[in-house]
Amino acid sequence: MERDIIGRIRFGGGVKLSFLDEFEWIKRLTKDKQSIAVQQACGVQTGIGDDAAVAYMSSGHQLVMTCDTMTEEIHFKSITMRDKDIGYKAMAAAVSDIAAMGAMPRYALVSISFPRHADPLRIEAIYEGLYECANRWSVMIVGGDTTSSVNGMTISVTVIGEVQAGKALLRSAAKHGDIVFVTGELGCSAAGLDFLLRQELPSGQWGHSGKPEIERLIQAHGRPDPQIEAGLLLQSSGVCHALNDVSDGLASEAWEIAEASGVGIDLIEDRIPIAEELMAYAQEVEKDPLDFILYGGEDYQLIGTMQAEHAVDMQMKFRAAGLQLYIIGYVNMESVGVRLVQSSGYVVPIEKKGYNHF
Ligand SMILES: Nc1ncnc2c1ncn2[C@@H]1O[C@H](COP(=O)(O)OP(=O)(O)O)[C@@H](O)[C@H]1O
Ligand SMILES: Cc1ncc(C[n+]2csc(CCOP(=O)(O)OP(=O)(O)O)c2C)c(N)n1
Ligand SMILES: [Mg+2]
Ligand SMILES: [Mg+2]
Ligand SMILES: [Mg+2]
Repeated sequence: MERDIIGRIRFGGGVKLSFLDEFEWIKRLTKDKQSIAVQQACGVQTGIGDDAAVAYMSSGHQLVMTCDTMTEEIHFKSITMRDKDIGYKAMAAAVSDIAAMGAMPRYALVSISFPRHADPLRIEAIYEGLYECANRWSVMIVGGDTTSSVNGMTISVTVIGEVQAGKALLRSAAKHGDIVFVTGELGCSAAGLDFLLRQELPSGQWGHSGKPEIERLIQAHGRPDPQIEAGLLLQSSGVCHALNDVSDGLASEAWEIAEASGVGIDLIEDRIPIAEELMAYAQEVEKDPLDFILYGGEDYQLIGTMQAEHAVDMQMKFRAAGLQLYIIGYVNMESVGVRLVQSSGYVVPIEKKGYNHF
């Protein structure tokens, strides 16, 4: 029996509407999306189709494992994200945690739950995005799980990566005298979301601003770039100490490093990069751009610390690789916490807050 994408069964001269079952769904979403030859070249012995996947890891390496979930209404709404971007971002967010360890992502498992009568075109589009991101980084999707839900969609992506044994970059490794860096501009994703949520569009419609600056903010929200190359460069340099990715906002991630490492962190207001489009948008909605940067989240840039004497050399290496590295502060001898050295010269504490689910 062959069904088309919206579950129509063609027979005789007629068409009957019927929904795909669990196994038909798995096949439709994953079959031939990554060829056997490519999977084998990437170390997969047995991928989708058995009780579990079997794959090779490089010798002398450690496993690096993470899992991230995206839930409808919490991480996305039909007015904030296109279906394809939901899949792309679910993979990107999970892969970003591997980048934040200075590791190489290799394999992924994808669990998805959706209502029985969900629009099949939506689910297909989500998978298109998932595979687009996975293929971009040669991550092989080797399994997952598919279930129904009462309402709303949930996508959970587990990523398994590898790093040379003993070389993972931990949150707890910041040292006094280090500088603090970020790998890109922050706050744009939160500003894009802010714009989309203000549109009050009917459900299912997706916001277009017509303005290229706003489109860049929306793009930052829907299509974050996991900083894998930056993470690997930092790891191989041997001079990077702590590393973390920015999912909950700069303040929250800096606090995580400070607490895990038992250090103080000072961020210098004038050194924090602010994208022009963020500055313009913040002005338009009469908000401080720093609020988006510190407390917005979902940037998926990296924040870390490294030995001060190697910072300029690393900046040159980053530039040569087409990447960015902004030095935005330093690790101090004060008590555990995060402070802001304001443009005025005043030093004020930065609250330990950011996106928190509960
Ligand atoms: N339900 C859970 N069971 C076990 N470990 C969890 C659970 N939720 C989160 N963790 C772990 O707690 C830590 C912090 O999670 P989280 O804040 O989500 O990290 P990140 O922001 O990097 O994704 C991670 O090590 C994560 O693997
Ligand atoms: C509709 C909607 N409302 C609010 C947000 C903002 N938001 C949701 S989750 C989140 C933080 C990142 O997600 P999380 O599950 O905490 O990822 P993790 O920290 O585990 O990587 C943010 C900023 C959003 N993306 N979409
Ligand atoms: Mg997480
Ligand atoms: Mg993280
Ligand atoms: Mg979080």
